[in-house]
Amino acid sequence: MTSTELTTGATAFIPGPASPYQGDIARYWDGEARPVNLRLGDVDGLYHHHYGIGDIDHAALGDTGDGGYENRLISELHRLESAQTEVLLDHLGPIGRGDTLLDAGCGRGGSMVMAHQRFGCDVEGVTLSAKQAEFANRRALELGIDDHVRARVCNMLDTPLERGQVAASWNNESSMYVDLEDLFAEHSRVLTVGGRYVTITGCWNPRYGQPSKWVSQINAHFECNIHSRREYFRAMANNRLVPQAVIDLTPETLPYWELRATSSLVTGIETAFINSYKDGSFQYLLIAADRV
Ligand SMILES: C[S@@+](CC[C@H](N)C(=O)[O-])C[C@H]1O[C@@H](n2cnc3c(N)ncnc32)[C@H](O)[C@@H]1O
Ligand SMILES: CC(C)=CCC/C(C)=C/COP(=O)(O)OP(=O)(O)O
Ligand SMILES: [Mg+2]
Repeated sequence: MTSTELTTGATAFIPGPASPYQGDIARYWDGEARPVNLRLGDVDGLYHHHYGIGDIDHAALGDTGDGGYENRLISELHRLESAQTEVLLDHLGPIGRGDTLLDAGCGRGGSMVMAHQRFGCDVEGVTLSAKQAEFANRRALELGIDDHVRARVCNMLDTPLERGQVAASWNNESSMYVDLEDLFAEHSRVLTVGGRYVTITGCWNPRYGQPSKWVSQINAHFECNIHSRREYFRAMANNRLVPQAVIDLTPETLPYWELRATSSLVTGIETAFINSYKDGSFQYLLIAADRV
């Protein structure tokens, strides 16, 4: 535990990171302000830290030659990122207005807002980054949904949620920062029996053999630890999570990356994603599992 002196003079105890690694990740996301994320979020106020899926709308994109092309390209990338969230939400099962959902590793909260807008339910998000939680809570306040959508700074492996409290939970590109046995034990604890867990993730392909140089490059770029596809199913099986749907989204995410590689907002990691998806060493996967 670390203590923080509040401006009121009261001393509040807030949990510190559970490990030095988590401290690194908190700092990473506190300092993140890449235009590829902020400019896309500015399109409609939904801020994502995940990638896109679906076909490019070439009619909407129009000609490269005219002055508005770059803005249309940004809108198109953003549309594909929001389409990714819609597919994740499609797999949560029937959710009522009275239900609570957990977004584990919620980032700036784009998926939480979309979940509330679709289901009318409460959404609890956790992130290691105080800056991200503040950002997500400010957006919820601006949208007038702060009584339903809340982000907290906490470790997704040890949340303050009660056993069986949530109808559904997810990791949207956030499971590569944690041990999967520990992660699924916590989801299994907070999910109601019969509830649904969904992840969209990048994983290395056991058929390739070991993580390729591209996968290693992605790990180094984001300070994360991409797991193998095999590890997901093993850890789920060990934690009462039974896969109900497995979708290989790799072919659907490639157009996003190929379009992004042509944009002025490139970050340098595009080649690693494109090459690893193409050589089969890396896969973009959705897994939906029942908590039994
Ligand atoms: C790539 S971002 C994804 C954000 C969000 N899911 C989205 O789709 O926009 C990864 C997120 O995982 C969070 N994260 C990583 N390790 C975590 C942990 N142990 N506990 C809580 N959040 C964690 C980071 O703080 C960050 O918000
Ligand atoms: C699929 C894998 C392996 C994802 C790793 C986690 C990650 C960093 C996701 C995107 O975040 P971002 O939106 O902040 O990244 P970028 O700045 O590249 O858009
Ligand atoms: Mg991004």
